[in-house]
Amino acid sequence: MQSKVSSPVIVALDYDSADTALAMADQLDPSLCRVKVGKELFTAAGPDLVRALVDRGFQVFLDLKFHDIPNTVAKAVKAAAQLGVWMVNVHASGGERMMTAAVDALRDCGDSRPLLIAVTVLTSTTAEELAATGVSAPLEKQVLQLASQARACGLDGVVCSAREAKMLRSECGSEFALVTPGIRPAGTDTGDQRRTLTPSEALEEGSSYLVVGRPITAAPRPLESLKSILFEISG
Ligand SMILES: O=C(O)c1cc(=O)[nH]c(=O)n1[C@@H]1O[C@H](COP(=O)(O)O)[C@@H](O)[C@H]1O
Repeated sequence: MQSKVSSPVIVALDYDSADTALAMADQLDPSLCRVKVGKELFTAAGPDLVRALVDRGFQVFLDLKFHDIPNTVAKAVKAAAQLGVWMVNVHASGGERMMTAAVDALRDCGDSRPLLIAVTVLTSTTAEELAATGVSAPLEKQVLQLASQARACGLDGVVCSAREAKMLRSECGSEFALVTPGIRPAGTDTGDQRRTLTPSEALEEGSSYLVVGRPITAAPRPLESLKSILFEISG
């Protein structure tokens, strides 16, 4: 039975084995956060680990950022839905046909349909790095363009930086989910992230969900770090 979760925090379980991921999950509380399984953990531990987290009562965001031809992505999101995950994502840069195929693939899932969201521009990317890939639009415009396409295709929301949340909230409406990684409580290391905000700033800007990895998982007492983030945002 999955817990009811009012917390906006999604803890990124970026680990290289089921044992380490489950050891961290067992220190957390499914009524205080959701969890995210990304490429490293899924590649190492596979669908059984996702099922184990679901069985522990966690709502799971399966973050595999699918980006492929429409037929392949449609089948991949359908397979994700069959794992019982709460949320799954694709890359918006895969284009409209790919995103529409993903939406269509989930139509017959009924109540077990996961939320489907699209990654816009990764939070580790700077404006200069984006330009170097050949994208001529300014970074914010590119995020807005990709988010607008995702919304038009019927997706439930996007992954973006909290720095773009205010713009997207006003352009895409109150129901559109804005999932924001690159969250860094004041005084914590930014690491490879580039477009960051603190948890309370992110919510003030309009984020729906905060993806937090290392500030919780690398902390000496992860549950205390999670609680201190929840305390910060409740104030
Ligand atoms: O889709 C994601 O979750 C994601 C998108 C993005 O633009 N930036 C980003 O950091 N992420 C993920 O969010 C998590 C952030 O982890 P920390 O930087 O440790 O808080 C990682 O698991 C990333 O894979």
